[in-house]
Amino acid sequence: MAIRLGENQYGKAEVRLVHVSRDSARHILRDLNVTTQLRGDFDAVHTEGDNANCLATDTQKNTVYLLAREHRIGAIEDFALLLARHFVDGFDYVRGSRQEVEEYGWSRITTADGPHDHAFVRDGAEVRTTVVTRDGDREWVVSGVRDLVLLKSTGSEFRGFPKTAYTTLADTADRILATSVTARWRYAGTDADWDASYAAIRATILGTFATTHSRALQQTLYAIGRTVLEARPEVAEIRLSAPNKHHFAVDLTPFGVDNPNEVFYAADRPYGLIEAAVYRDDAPEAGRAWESVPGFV
Ligand SMILES: O=c1[nH]c(=O)c2[nH]c(=O)[nH]c2[nH]1
Repeated sequence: MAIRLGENQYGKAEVRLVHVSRDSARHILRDLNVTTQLRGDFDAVHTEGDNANCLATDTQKNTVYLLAREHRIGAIEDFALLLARHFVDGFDYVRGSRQEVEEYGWSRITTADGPHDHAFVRDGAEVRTTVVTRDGDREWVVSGVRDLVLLKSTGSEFRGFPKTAYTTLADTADRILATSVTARWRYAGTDADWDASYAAIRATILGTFATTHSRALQQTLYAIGRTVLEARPEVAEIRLSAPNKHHFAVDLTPFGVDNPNEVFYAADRPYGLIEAAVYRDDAPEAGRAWESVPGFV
């Protein structure tokens, strides 16, 4: 019987890093959560307990803080690429690397005197994400957003679906559409203007959600994917996952009161879960870009 070690990777998960740029009195804050992973010549660590090539996860954690100190932290994509290149180019037993970075947004507090230099308020629940994968000389960048909570109070219907023996849901021509978008998009290259691209894609997601008259969340999701690909040539493909956060109009007729779509019960569970990938025909192949990126079709 032959038993062998399969795919493996290791690193430090969720290194919390807050960086304050103090180049002027107007501080710039970046709040990150970094997960480093190394792939390479690590068989002996697993099979023999030989740690000669085992770059300690503690060292990887320190690397995150030292590269943050030595280099200006710009876009999370640049920081993830910096980390991947540091590990793969710096140690011959490291052949590949996966760097995942999440960014929590902070906005300057505005006082009566205007935007404050060094006081901030956390943005909404949404989190900006990136996963940089390096394999030998090849690199891929998959960025995204998660927990982007959206709601429209009209402009959404759901009707014409099969009415089976088990169907109770009625057709509706006017409902609340609410979701929490998680999107990941793969860039065609590794040198986009990351911050500008993120801002534009986020704005496109919001704009398309708002202006698409929705006949189903599936239709809205595809419209979001299509408009992002149409507007952003640097994006090769986008994958979307969106819970349908149901809002049910409360039946007030037992009280002799009507409810013209004003009073809703916001259900927690269960929720519909709608997922779709949207591709560009001429996109470069995905390679290992989506490896270890869970939760999508
Ligand atoms: O937008 C929707 N898509 C569905 O597939 C679905 N199914 C359901 O019960 N409600 C909805 N809404």
